Amino acid sequence: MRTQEEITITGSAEGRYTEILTPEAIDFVVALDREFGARRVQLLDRRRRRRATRTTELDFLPSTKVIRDDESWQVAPPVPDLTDRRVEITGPPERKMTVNALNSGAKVWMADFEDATAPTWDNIITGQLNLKDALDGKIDFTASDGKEYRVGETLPTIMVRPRGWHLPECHVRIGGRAVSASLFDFGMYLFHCGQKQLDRGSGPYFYLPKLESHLEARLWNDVFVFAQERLGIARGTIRATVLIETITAAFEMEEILYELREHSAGLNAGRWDYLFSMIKNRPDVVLPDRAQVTMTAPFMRAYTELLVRTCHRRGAHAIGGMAAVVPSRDPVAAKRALNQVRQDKRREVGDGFDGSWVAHPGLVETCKEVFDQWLGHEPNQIVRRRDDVQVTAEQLLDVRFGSVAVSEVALRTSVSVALRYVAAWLGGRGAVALNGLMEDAATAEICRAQLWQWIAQGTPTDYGVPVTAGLVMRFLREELDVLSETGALDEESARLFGQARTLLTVLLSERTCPEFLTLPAYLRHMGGGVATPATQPAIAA
Ligand SMILES: CC(=O)SCCNC(=O)CCNC(=O)[C@H](O)C(C)(C)COP(=O)(O)OP(=O)(O)OC[C@H]1O[C@@H](n2cnc3c(N)ncnc32)[C@H](O)[C@@H]1OP(=O)(O)O
Ligand SMILES: O=CC(=O)O
Ligand SMILES: [Mg+2]
Repeated sequence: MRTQEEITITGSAEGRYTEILTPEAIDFVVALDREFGARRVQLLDRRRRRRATRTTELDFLPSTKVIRDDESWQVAPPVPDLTDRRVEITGPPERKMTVNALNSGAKVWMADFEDATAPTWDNIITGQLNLKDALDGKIDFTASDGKEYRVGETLPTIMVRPRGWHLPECHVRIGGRAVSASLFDFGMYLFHCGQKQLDRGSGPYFYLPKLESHLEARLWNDVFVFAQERLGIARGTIRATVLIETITAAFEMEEILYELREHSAGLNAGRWDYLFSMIKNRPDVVLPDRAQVTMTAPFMRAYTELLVRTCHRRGAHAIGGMAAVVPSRDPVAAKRALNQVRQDKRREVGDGFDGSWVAHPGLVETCKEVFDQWLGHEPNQIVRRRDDVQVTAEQLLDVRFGSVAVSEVALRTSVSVALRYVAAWLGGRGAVALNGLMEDAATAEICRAQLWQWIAQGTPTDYGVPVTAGLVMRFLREELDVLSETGALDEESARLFGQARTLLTVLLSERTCPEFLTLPAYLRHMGGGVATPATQPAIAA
């Protein structure tokens, strides 16, 4: 028998926050966590056990062959406002960006509590408030510089990306144990906005990040069934697109669609986390710096081709990934960025993708043009089966790049991006533009995982010496010195950069590549000072 555990909210619950943190909404999140928290913990344990097996031995699962071989099943037909998804804009649900995303001309806006959001309590709760305000028609505002933000007539369909299964939300506790951040973000949005979305002829739609297996998709499906029943929403109303952004999930795309088939809205190629997953799970190989590992690398092509083939075979959308350049104010650099995005989107639409992502309103038109040219008046190209594509386990895993030597520029860039991004994240910004590129949790994870890998392997530099922890720490110190000496850091940023450096130093010194930087960073700096491992038993007896 379960004892009545105390529910505590350790974050601010005042002012407008009370509109989100209502007793009913909290009850709903708590009910979700009580029902599914233990399974989440078991699946996180399973991830760790699986990581101990050599990635090179990964293969398509024998136990689910029957699902892959069965030609007869399809996912639910797309709902009307998720039929044409040729351009989707992503970004954190910060107030100004919410208005700008809603006015961007994209077909879909993915409001992101994940890679693009630093999960401070304020960001999470104001994000929920902004979504609610947007649906209530109350999001308009005037900025402190007098600029007015007003939402136009035609709005994109809204999808929400909750945080991944690995993260806790430490500000809401059941008997002292933090609830799952995924269930918190999902539950709060569904509770406050699900019916509002239905009333405007849309629905509660989600993006699901960082899944590592079809069992995690099954957990989400069970969460959807439970949540719909509890809120009196018809089964199958919720729709969700799963990001394929881990190497293990790439082997289970069919199974993931199958598990979610009554709620599925296809798959997305989460290319940046996918690359990160490859680096951290392949200590046996060394990749060159991320600028050289493009989408045309054979293993990246194998994964995206398989994703399109799998989706179209099952009647589902295949959505492309993020070209991480952001438009510059310098016209030459801006043109170069647009050309790069155009080229990337052309490859995707040619391969069969039904739509793609952009990170900035200035890129919507370019992506739209490319898809318009190809799709014309068709809303998508799901009918285009890619039976010509045959991808083997060896192709998915073949990350060999020949002999790799890292340049000093590449090393210093990785150090600089990792340091600056982590400092921004600790300061509450989950996405920033650095050197003309969009940097978020996924792209920054690549930098720090590559640094770890180069150190672990003693990878040669192109000037003769191997990469060592000492060399990377020196570059970290020098980067920080340049920032301090040029007066770029005020007292607060000096503090954040100091914390970022400490965190990176710890992560880069681990014997095995740490799973995520966001988890220890959150537990140390954002979780209200109480470390709650994600593995803590979910249900107190
Ligand atoms: C790997 C992945 O997971 S990708 C998906 C997750 N990542 C993201 O979603 C990143 C989204 N993008 C961003 O956050 C931003 O574009 C950044 C941080 C990279 C750059 O933002 P800025 O430095 O503000 O860019 P810039 O100054 O060019 O912005 C111009 C205007 O566009 C707005 N804008 C920029 N990006 C976005 C966006 N994604 N959504 C809405 N508005 C945006 C800015 O708010 C700004 O508005 P204003 O003119 O009213 O002040
Ligand atoms: O979430 C998207 C990615 O590329 O990572
Ligand atoms: Mg990602």
